Amino acid sequence: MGVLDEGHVEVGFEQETLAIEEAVKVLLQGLGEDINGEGLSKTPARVAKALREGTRGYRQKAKDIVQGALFPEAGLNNGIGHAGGVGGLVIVRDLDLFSYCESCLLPFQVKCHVGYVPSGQCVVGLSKLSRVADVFAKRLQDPQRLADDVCSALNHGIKPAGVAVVLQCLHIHFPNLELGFLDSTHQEWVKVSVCSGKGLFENAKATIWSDFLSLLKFRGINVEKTCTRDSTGPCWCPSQSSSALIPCKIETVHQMVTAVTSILRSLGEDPLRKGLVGTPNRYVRWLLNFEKTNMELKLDGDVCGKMDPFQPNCNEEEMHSELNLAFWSQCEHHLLPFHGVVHIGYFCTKGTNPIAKSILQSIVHFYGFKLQVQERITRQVAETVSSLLGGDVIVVVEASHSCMVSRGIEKLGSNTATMALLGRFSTDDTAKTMFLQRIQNTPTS
Ligand SMILES: Nc1nc2c(ncn2[C@@H]2O[C@H](COP(=O)(O)OP(=O)(O)OP(=O)(O)O)[C@@H](O)[C@H]2O)c(=O)[nH]1
Ligand SMILES: [Zn+2]
Repeated sequence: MGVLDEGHVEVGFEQETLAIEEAVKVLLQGLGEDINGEGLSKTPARVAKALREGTRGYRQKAKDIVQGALFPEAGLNNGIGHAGGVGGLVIVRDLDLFSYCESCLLPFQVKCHVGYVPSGQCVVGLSKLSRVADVFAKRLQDPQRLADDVCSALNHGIKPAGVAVVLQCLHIHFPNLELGFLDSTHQEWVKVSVCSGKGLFENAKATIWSDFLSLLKFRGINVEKTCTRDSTGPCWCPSQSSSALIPCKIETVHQMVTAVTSILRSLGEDPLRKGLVGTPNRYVRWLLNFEKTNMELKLDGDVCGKMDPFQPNCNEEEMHSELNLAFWSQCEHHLLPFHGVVHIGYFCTKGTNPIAKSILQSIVHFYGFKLQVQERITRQVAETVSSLLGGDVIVVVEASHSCMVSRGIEKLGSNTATMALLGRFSTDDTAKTMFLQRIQNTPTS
């Protein structure tokens, strides 16, 4: 599908959406979930709606957007460098977009900066630069191809003396599950910057690129000029590097991979195109991290034996805490990740000693890697720690929800905190305040 061969033929929107819902049911069953269960009955419909919204760009045509918004504007004279007509650089910076990674089907964030040099004595409506960028962001994308698509479409639509696009992309970091633990020092995002240029910007060494990058610097945006990524180079998506085997019944995996392939087709994509080969497998591998495991919380070995032997026995007045324990989870409403940190505080009864950090991380890990809601994780972690220590536990969870950032309300930077108070923490404000103060005074990892 070329950029100018824009938009897919809209074939039976409803029937395609229903097909996606059926495929999502197969995925939920593959995870061992009851699709008629309380929190999940509407999930297939929500996920289908979210995917259709997230790939609406296939049903839109960039040229329709630009055509109606080219305004005649005389330049100072016919030389390059005078605003209006044949004139100076116009750039729109810090456009927040969200796209879907074609490699793993997870949403990624985009800071988009678009610039062009008007020609033909006319300028384009500023908002249309963002609208055109959104048409191509709302597809299954790779950063470089997204930059090239937007650049080509604007070049074709506006017929400027030159057009340039710079994208700064952020992809969720994948936990290193192969090592069987969450590195709590993990960095939150995989970052990549790409650019694309046409006309005066075709040559990456053209001085007009320096003008563009200087205007970005005014906003604290520092981008390397030569940031065109070679499509044969390593893929930016972290799912490409995790080769962990999928620990699941092979026929279940096959059914799930087939279901994801049918979702790609229902979205109007070609599962056999280069960027999508392997995507169903990668997406199923990601999903199986959240398989419903009914096993009782398996704490490696006898917890008491794992209490932290290097710490003296507790005295009842001393509060212990483990802060910024990393967690990932998957929202059961949208099958989209939410991730962040868990803070745990507790008093241990006389004669016991504090729990080792690795045990607390295992507890967080166990409840995180499920289809969840944040309030439930918070409660489950608190109840489990309380069962080990006899009662006085406080848990605070802070997380960013992809379903609130990259779709629906699209509130970039929004973050949710939940708190569970057991025993003394639910009656003694001083203890609770002391713990919250400790979090406040501890920099996140
Ligand atoms: N309380 C809670 N809500 C969550 C969590 N994760 C997702 N949600 C919410 O689940 C709700 C699902 O609402 P619905 O109206 O059924 O689905 P929707 O139309 O996709 O909702 P919007 O996100 O508002 O577009 C949304 O309001 C989400 O924000 C969570 O961990 N805790
Ligand atoms: Zn990805």
